[in-house]
Amino acid sequence: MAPSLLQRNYNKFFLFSILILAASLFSPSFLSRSITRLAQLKLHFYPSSTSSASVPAIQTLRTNSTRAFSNMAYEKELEIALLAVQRATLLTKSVYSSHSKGTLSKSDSSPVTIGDFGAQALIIASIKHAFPGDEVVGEEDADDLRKNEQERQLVWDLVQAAKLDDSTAEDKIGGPIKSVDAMLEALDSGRSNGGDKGRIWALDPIDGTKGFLRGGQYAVCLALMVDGVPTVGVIGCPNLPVDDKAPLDVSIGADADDKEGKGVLFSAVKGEGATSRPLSRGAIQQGSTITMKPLEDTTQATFCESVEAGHSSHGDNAAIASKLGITKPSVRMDSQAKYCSIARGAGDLYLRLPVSKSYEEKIWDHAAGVVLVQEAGGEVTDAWGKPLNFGIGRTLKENKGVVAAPKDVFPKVIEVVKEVLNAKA
Ligand SMILES: Nc1ncnc2c1ncn2[C@@H]1O[C@H](COP(=O)(O)O)[C@@H](O)[C@H]1OP(=O)(O)O
Ligand SMILES: [Mg+2]
Repeated sequence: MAPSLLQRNYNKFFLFSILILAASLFSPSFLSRSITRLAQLKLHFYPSSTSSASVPAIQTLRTNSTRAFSNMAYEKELEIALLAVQRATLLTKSVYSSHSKGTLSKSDSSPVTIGDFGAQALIIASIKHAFPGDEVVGEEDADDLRKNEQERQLVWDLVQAAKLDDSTAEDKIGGPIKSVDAMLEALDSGRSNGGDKGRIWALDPIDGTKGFLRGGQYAVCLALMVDGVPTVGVIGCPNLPVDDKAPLDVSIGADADDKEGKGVLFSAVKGEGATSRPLSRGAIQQGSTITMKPLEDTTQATFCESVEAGHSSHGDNAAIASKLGITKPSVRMDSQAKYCSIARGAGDLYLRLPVSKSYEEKIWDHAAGVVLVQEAGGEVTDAWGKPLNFGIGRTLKENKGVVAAPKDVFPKVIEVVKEVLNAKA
């Protein structure tokens, strides 16, 4: 009689375990990496072994895509990342509404600074609760807060107040942070140097600080990299319209105002597609699959770029657009909301041509956006068409600039980008 699916999976699981034990005799570090992999493999083989406590979450996360959610890889990582980002965006929204926005600076105790610290502490605490062995590359650390008592108190008040309405969801990310020391410890746990081995999260607690301060677009961005490859990405955009079909016009980057009724939570898992859902204050809402817009004719494209001319060369971006025959004005907005907007087909291209020869893009500014665009049917490389290398530290030091476009037109776009760069050389 043919072996059942369960028996075959048991055999694979058993054989894999023996091979790992044999290899570990030669390399002990191989053992710890393999145990993590084995646990993932077991979950994958035995989706029904998921604990009953997580069943309601699976139901709330089920998307309208055709893929069965119970077979999805990185299911728990996605759920934790969604909840963590959602809770942190509640904090950023509360800073936004309760503190005067003041100057466009990132000085001590400015709203964006305390928002950054609070969101990072909350997200790292969530990750460490669910995956204590994982590393995090975060933009901030606790050095300033340890020295500045007033600032520390401001952040602590925010962190305590930011709670999901749904207690089951809140419990999954560890509930409230227990003490000021635990908050500082969480903040300091974002000091990983990155690399191409194992599981490392890349976190930008408030991406687009200028957008946050001027009431434009900003985003809370979190990605899990596995062996240096962005694999799970979640981005909370409190100022984007919920409707994926809402037209993207040039006003999107300015005076968006952080009103209730707006806000989107984007997510993607490598090989599993990309999704958007409204940001909420409680459990994760049902998502819808998002895809990039088919674009046969690049002359019809809408392209996105940074608001800040110091972050991306507006001149080079315009030259590329003109060579592609694009006539629509660029849509400028801060943060990884640009990746989100093209991933859901509201825009088409994201051009980020380097301004400075020495600037190294940070991995937390791109990891989540890259997996989102890839899973929505796009391609992302640097401005020379080189794959982005997330596995060599905290920055993309081997790359210059970023270009993202739907797969079909990507070769044409990158050819034009290179023409513009070569003409300057
Ligand atoms: N010279 C630069 N070139 C490209 N990106 C930059 C540069 N300086 C800062 N950034 C980063 O650009 C990101 C925002 O991009 P955008 O303007 O497209 O929203 C920020 O995270 C910011 O990092 P930082 O937070 O360290 O200043
Ligand atoms: Mg950033």
